[in-house]
Amino acid sequence: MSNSENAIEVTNLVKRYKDLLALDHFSLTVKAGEILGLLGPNGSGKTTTINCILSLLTFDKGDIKVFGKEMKPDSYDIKREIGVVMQDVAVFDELTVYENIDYFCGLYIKDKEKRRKCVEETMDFVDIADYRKFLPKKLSGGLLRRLNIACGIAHKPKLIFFDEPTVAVDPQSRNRILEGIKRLNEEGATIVYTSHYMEEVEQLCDRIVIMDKGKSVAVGTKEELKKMIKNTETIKVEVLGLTGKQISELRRQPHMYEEEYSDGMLTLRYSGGRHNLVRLMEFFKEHDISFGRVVTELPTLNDVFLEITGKELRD
Ligand SMILES: Nc1ncnc2c1ncn2[C@@H]1O[C@H](COP(=O)(O)OP(=O)(O)OP(=O)(O)O)[C@@H](O)[C@H]1O
Repeated sequence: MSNSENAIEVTNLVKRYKDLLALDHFSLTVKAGEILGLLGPNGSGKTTTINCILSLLTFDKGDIKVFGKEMKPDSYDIKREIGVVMQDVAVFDELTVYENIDYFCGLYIKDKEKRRKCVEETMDFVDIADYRKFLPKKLSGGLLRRLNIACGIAHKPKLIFFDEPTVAVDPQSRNRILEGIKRLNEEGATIVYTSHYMEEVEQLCDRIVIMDKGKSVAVGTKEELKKMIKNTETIKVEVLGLTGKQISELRRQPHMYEEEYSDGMLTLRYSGGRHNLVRLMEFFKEHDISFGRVVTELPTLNDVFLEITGKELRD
C-alpha cells in the first residue's frame, strides 16, 4: 500500500556487489516535506541506497516507490522532480558557471525563458552570480561546491538528495551549505541528506535513519533515538593515579553502569539520576583526589550508535 504523504518508500531492499552484501533488507520511508538524515559510517550503504532509489543501480530484491509510483530507469516523469548533489563535484571544466547551471537545468527545462529565470534564481540562491563568467578551475573550493549544488537544484526539484555535500569543506562553507539546505526545505523541497557527521545530521534533520552494514539499525527524531538507549549522561574527568580500589568503589555509585579509565581520563556513563556529578565530586573530596577538567555530556547520536552496534560512528 502506498501512502501519498510519503515521498519515498523503500521496502526490503537487497543489493549485492558480487559477494558483498551492501544492502541487507533495508527499508526506508521519507515523508513529504521533511529533511531525512541517513547517518552511518563509511561503507554502511548510504550511497548505494541513493543510487538504487535513483534507478542508477540495479538491485537484487525489494521495492522502491517515489511519489507513490514504482521507480524504474525510464521513470522520466519522476526523475524530473528529483535533484541530486553528490559528494564529488561533477561540472564541465570548459563551461562557465552560468553555462554549467544552464546545461544541467536544460536537461529538465526546455523553455529558454523559463530556464534563464531558474538559472538566475539559483545563482542568487547559492550566491555565485558574481562569478557567472568564471570557469570552474578559477573558483575556490567553497565556490565550486556551491556551483555543484546549483547544478543539482536549478530545475526546482521537489525531492533533493545530498550525498555527503560537506566532506572536505571548510567550516564557513559548510554552514552556508547547511543553511541553504534548510531554506530549500522551507520552500517546500523534501530532502534526503547522507552524512557520517552526526553533528550535522542532528542540526539539520527532522528524522534520522542510522545505518550499519547495509541495515537500518534505528529510526526516529533525535529525541526519540536518544530515548531508545539507557545512557542519559556521560561524565569525563581528567584525574591522575586512581587506584583499583577507588575505581571499584566508584563502580558502586548509583545510576552508573560503565566506567573507563585510561591515560588519566575517567569516563563514567550513567542511566538516570539527577545528582551524578555532585555525588562524584563528593567522592573525590572524601578521598582527597585532585582532578583537572570535568565535562558532562548528554547522549549524542554516537552514543545511540555505540549502544546499538557496539562501535563508534567515526570508525
Ligand atoms: N561498485 C562497487 N563495487 C563493489 N563494491 C562496492 C561498490 N560500491 C560500493 N561498494 C561497497 O559497498 C559497501 C557500501 O558502500 P557505499 O558507498 O554505499 O557506502 P556509504 O555508506 O555511502 O559509504 P561512504 O560514506 O564511504 O560514501 C561498501 O562496503 C563498499 O565498499
